[in-house]
Amino acid sequence: MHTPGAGPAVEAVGLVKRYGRTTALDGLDLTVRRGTVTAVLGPNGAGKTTAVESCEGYRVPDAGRLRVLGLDPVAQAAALRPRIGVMLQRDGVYPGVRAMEMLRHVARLHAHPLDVGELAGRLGLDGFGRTTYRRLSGGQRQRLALALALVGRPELVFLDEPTAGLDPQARHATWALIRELRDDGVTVLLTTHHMEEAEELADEVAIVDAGRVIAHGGPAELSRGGASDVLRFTGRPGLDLVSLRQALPVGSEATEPSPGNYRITGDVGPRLLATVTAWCAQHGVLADRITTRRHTLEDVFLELTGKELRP
Ligand SMILES: Nc1ncnc2c1ncn2[C@@H]1O[C@H](COP(=O)(O)OP(=O)(O)OP(=O)(O)O)[C@@H](O)[C@H]1O
Repeated sequence: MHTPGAGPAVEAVGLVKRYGRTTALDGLDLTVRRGTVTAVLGPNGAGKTTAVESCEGYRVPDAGRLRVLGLDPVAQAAALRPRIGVMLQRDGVYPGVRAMEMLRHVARLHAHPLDVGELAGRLGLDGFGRTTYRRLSGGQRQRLALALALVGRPELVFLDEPTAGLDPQARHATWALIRELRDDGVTVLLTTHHMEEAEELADEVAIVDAGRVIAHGGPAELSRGGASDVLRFTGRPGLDLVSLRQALPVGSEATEPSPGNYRITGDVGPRLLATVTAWCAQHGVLADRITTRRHTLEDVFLELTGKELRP
């Protein structure tokens, strides 16, 4: 169990990073609380990797203030490196090395590594432990990269798209491992393109677009913001909407977007559904095809960035 230190795990204020005429980070503000899982979501080219690699000390911001576990990731890299785990998208592994050799080697570099055999079992590395890196499949490399990031028992782990390219079984094993890390007091900062991953894992979500954090909060809190949930039903055209609206809870709205199709927005839950069906019963309306749709994190992402997440 890690004892949470003082202050946030990551504190970025007004980070700017330019590559020639491209502004990758444009005043990015991000705070990651210790002992939480924070997911950074954003469309391609939004600046996620640049932000994470700046935290790891691999890129140097042009402006702004950045502290990771209270340290400057570039000026105090020697003190920071042993305390963080890094999973890079592209890997700097010698192609002739065998998977388990690599893992054992990295474990030896740390003072208190995890049990290599157990970690390998958890991530399903056993089946390809003697395979050289160059012969590993994309998903196997991904699992090895995750193991390499975790084996040193870091206080803070950066996971860049940790489940990209993994089959569903490996993805669920990875999620379980990340939850255990968090329960053990480890702070996790991950990037993802998968809304489901953010909703499953994250205590906090930061949506990045064009080099800035444009929304930050718990997944449920973010999903509640913006557009409303929707309840739809069909019935005979021309129902008395004034009367229906009077029956609905405050903050709900009823419309008939096309004849016989009704749309109710608001806090869609059992109470609203009961109100609508009771109103229909009182007015002799046989409501048909009743559907409810909760507003999801994906809707928020789409509204804010104008782009779809990857399925
Ligand atoms: N080394 C570099 N040299 C020049 N431009 C770069 C470099 N690294 C990133 N960029 C540019 O900076 C912007 C942000 O890139 P970054 O890789 O941080 O985005 P990302 O959100 O991680 O994207 P993706 O989801 O595609 O991985 C992009 O426009 C990218 O082309």
